[in-house]
Amino acid sequence: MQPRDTCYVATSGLTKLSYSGYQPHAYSWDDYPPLKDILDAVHKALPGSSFNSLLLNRYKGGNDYVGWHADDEKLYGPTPEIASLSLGCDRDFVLKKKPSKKSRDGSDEPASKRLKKSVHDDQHTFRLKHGSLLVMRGYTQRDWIHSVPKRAKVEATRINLTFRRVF
Ligand SMILES: O=C(O)CCC(=O)C(=O)O
Ligand SMILES: [Fe+2]
Repeated sequence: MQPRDTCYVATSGLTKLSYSGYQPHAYSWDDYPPLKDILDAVHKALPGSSFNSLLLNRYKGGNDYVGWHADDEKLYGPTPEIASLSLGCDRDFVLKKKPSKKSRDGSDEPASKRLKKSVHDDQHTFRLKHGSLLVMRGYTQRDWIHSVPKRAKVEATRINLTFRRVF
């Protein structure tokens, strides 16, 4: 069971998505005309982008969350572009830098300095508001992980639409 509700929509004939042990059923765009309209609006906002699939998330309250992960499945290519539209209640979205090879191997910096750095430079929290469009591209998935943590005080629902391109 995932700690939120999800739904996958994709153009027919694409490589099957599989992530964290799930292989979701792919619904068709034609089943959900309003989602096609939103896809058109996202393409207008991001000229040059071409998305062909959508992963929806519904967080029914502060107990629903997505844990730390990178959307780095092979079918998204080496530099995945993900456009993430938020609707409903605000939630925090946290980006955290993956430890670099150097710091994993033990760098020349003292541990105290490394710790300070990891807290101050390597983690960023964005409050995603209703109607906001967050775009991840380039090496974001290779170099960073992200999450939407639980929030005790949140009671309302948030719906998130992540548009992606499957190759
Ligand atoms: O809900 C969000 O803002 C993020 C969702 C997410 O990371 C995902 O679907 O991969
Ligand atoms: Fe993600």
